[in-house]
Amino acid sequence: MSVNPDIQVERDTATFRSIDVTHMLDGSPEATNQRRIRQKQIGDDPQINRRNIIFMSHEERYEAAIARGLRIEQLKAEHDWDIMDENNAIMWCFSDIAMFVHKVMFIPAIERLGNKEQHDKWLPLAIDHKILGTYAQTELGHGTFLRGLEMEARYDKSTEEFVISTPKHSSMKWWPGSLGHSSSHAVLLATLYIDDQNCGMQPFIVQLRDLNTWKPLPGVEVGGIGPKMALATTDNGFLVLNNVRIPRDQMLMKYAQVSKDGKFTKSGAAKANYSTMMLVRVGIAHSCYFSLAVGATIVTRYSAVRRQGEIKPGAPEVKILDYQTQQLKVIPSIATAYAFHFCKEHLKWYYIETFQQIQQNDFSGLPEIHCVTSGLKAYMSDIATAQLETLRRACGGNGYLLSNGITNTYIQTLALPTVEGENTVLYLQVARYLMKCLKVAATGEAVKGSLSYMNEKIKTPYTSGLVTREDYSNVKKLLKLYQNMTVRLTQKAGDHLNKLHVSGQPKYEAWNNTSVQLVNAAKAYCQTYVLGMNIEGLSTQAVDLPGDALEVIHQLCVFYALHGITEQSGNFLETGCINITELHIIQQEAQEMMAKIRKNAVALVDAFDIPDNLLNSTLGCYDGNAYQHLYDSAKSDPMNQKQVLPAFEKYIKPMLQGKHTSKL
Ligand SMILES: CCCCCCCC/C=C\CCCCCCCC(=O)SCCNC(=O)CCNC(=O)[C@H](O)C(C)(C)COP(=O)(O)OP(=O)(O)OC[C@H]1O[C@@H](n2cnc3c(N)ncnc32)[C@H](O)[C@@H]1OP(=O)(O)O
Ligand SMILES: Cc1cc2nc3c(=O)[nH]c(=O)nc-3n(C[C@H](O)[C@H](O)[C@H](O)COP(=O)(O)OP(=O)(O)OC[C@H]3O[C@@H](n4cnc5c(N)ncnc54)[C@H](O)[C@@H]3O)c2cc1C
Repeated sequence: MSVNPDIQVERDTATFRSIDVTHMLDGSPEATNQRRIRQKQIGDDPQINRRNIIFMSHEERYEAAIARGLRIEQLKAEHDWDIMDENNAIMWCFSDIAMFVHKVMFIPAIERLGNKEQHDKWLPLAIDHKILGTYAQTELGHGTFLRGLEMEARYDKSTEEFVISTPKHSSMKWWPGSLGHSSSHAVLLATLYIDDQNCGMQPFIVQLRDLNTWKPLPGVEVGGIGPKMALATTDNGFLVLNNVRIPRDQMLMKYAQVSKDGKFTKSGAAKANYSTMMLVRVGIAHSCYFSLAVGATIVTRYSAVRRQGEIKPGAPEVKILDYQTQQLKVIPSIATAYAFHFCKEHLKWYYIETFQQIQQNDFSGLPEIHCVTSGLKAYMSDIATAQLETLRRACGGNGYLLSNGITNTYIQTLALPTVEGENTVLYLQVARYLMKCLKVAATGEAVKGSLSYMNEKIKTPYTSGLVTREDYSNVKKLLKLYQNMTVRLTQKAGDHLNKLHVSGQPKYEAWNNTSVQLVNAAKAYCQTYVLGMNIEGLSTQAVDLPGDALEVIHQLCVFYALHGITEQSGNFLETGCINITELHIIQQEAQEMMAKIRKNAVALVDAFDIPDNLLNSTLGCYDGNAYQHLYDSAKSDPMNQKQVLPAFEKYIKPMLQGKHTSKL
């Protein structure tokens, strides 16, 4: 099929070469080649490719998802994949791998929470798939408030075993992925009691099913919790344990230990048992970039080939991408995807470094990284889901089809603001950190890390520093506005908190009565962080780009900063970081920048280099022949394979013949 001339012209008139930017996104030309080889291996594989899943039943899809998980293992062995190759393959189809949680939570939990003997015993079994596991933490009654977990593990000194039980309905496990039908074991989080003394939430390895028959073991009641909005194959389950006994060495004992005679000891940081969640929060941030890159690619390409209506009366119909309002739906998602790319790269290295320190028992970096990973998971998933919905609607009626590739991406991304810590709750964790840093700054001590900009006293009256027109495209000056806005919102929340406390409210009540402001400050901190990482990326990852490509990546960053101010103008104005005249100029600059980026929109999404067989989209194929692909997909619907469906004889015909009032 030849390439649609409407999309070809976009590529021919771009001011830079997409491939240069692709190399930047991958890290080097060699890395691009390597990724392409790996993507071909998975994209061309009929068991991994998900071309037909939209026509499958729940059970067919589940079975295909198990097969896909196994096939990834085979390909890994056949082609000698390293861990990054494997993670990328998983990332591509995580919503359709039934044993996803085994890889991303069960194994990492044992690695992080187990001691040496436990690693030696359990990791080979898990890595070789001799056992399959889930991460069972959330209960019917508690997901967020971990100190409230009610499933009990009581230590029985006489037999040196833990007895695990579910005292009431609210204490059953509820939600763990792969628990329903696909796990033989669980890393199970339960409240430990020794002689009726509560020793807090601890991790245990519990076998749930017989490895030969797959039947639940005595005392285990397990099943699926029912159909969900998406992620149908991650069979989330419930679990009731009736006095199930496990040996003492099945409590994961890296950070807390129970001796044979029932003595409880702790080592490491207080929240060390929460470390698996931090890893997945980093993974979620990564996957937000991914989802947005997919969405932006599909909708930008479709907007470049879909013609509808006219701008100049009587002139030929225009590409919908030429409407300014359509650009406002599409271009922010391209700019955000690039900003998220720089941010997730930074986060990856930051996490790896801090994790290495933790391994050496240096926990000093934990509070800051907990704040950053919680905040970015929340912020990036909030933004990704909001923008994906805007993108989906930007496809008009075809945005409602499953074959468009964006609907599936959107509904699976919708889980991310909830899983691994509900977003509001995570923003409140960030706010806790903000308040601590504010206290440090108030004592005149230097605040370190990502909030070191708090050290600069903000002058009153304050000027924005935007004097010349060039200042409005100076990303460092724009970043300063964001930092000032964050500090001021933090101060404002802090002042409110103090005021309520001084007026007699207990601290906890004052906290709740300030939480809307606290969350607002936390979001500002996250937005500032992402912009900061985008700017850092310009001078690190993008610095070697040819001049024309660097200019476009720079324009995207300027647009990201300006557009963010227009979206949050209330915060910027209210805190006095800009005045109304400056806001008007910023709005104008953002629109002008958007028009410049429009010219390169297709080339910018081409640079994400997502092959058609992984994009799985009728609307967003590289060749731009959306109408042909829509038609082909409709024709391949199994319901279209028969000209007349059985329902005709059964119901429609009797109705046409006036027999529908008699008993069918
Ligand atoms: C590797 C391959 C990658 C492949 C690709 C991957 C793609 C991924 C894509 C898609 C994934 C989809 C799959 C999803 C799967 C989902 C799984 C689940 O959902 S598992 C359940 C998650 N459950 C939660 O997250 C509960 C949330 N709740 C909590 O975390 C806690 O309850 C919290 C933090 C809200 C409060 O905990 P408190 O009540 O024990 O703590 P307090 O007393 O309030 O104190 C907070 C103190 O603790 C510190 N803290 C809390 N958490 C910490 C942490 N993690 N690390 C360090 N410090 C922490 C704080 O900094 C604070 O410190 P100060 O007291 O201020 O000094
Ligand atoms: C697709 C999916 C997969 C999942 N996979 C797993 C898994 O593999 N393993 C596992 O253990 N769990 C899993 N979960 C559970 C998930 O981690 C929890 O649902 C999540 O942590 C939110 O907790 P919750 O359901 O208790 O929400 P709730 O805490 O009940 O949230 C409801 C509302 O209350 C608000 N709220 C709660 N506490 C506070 C507070 N302190 N301050 C202000 N507002 C508050 C929230 O902001 C939210 O608006 C999964 C969930 C989903 C949807």
